[in-house]
Amino acid sequence: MDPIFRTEKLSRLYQMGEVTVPALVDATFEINLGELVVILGPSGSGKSTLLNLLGGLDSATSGHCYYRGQDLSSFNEKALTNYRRNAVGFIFQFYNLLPALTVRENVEMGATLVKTPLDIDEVLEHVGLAERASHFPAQLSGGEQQRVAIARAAAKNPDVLLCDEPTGALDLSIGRKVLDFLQKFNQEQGKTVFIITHNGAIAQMAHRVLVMGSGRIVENRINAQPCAAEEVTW
Ligand SMILES: Nc1ncnc2c1ncn2[C@@H]1O[C@H](COP(=O)(O)OP(=O)(O)OP(=O)(O)O)[C@@H](O)[C@H]1O
Repeated sequence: MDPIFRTEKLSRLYQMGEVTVPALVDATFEINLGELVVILGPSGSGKSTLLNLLGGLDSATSGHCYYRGQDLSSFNEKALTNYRRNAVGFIFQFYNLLPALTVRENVEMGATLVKTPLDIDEVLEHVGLAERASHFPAQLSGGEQQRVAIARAAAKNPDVLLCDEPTGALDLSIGRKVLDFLQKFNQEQGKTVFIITHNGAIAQMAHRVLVMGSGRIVENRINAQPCAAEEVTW
């Protein structure tokens, strides 16, 4: 299988006055097309920094990140905007929904940016929000808002979905529904999905698990038999 991402000593240092914070140090790995990757690690270990670099939201201070063989650090602003718009979808910890737009309009926001979006009604159906399409974010629970954010990212039909703590605030049953949607998006549409989590149990459903510690990848393991999202327990 071809790697969709290949990194070489990818590093991101933050200069805070006199102090240098090594948020990501020498990360070297390959991710194959269609993998579901879970990124584990304690708070401050560099997980979001890595996701932001993969998504072209931030740039490395040294090293390389190749997407389908192209070095993201060689992209100009226009190419990066194009990459962020078409190739990747983000799901952030805080849902970033627009409060004045309905559920449907929030999801449409993602889809209107691209040439080959998924059908909005089908996506809303998939995340169990078809009945709530005309409601506003403030009328929804945290879990429902999270599913709107997921629908918005998925509706763009990106090759890569980058999810930062998608189940963080959710209870087991809603969390599993979210994971099930992400697993289906991965398996049925062949998309590459990254999930950052503090919850080690979620690693059971991954093809690959990256474990981070102090800005480094301390473990990169393949899971021979990923389980179904509905079997994940916490
Ligand atoms: N913009 C920034 N300026 C300075 N330091 C930063 C910045 N962003 C992140 N860091 C630092 O880089 C390190 C890694 O942060 P990062 O957010 O990637 O960790 P994380 O593993 O995602 O943490 P969490 O699980 O708490 O979200 C931390 O020490 C953090 O304080």
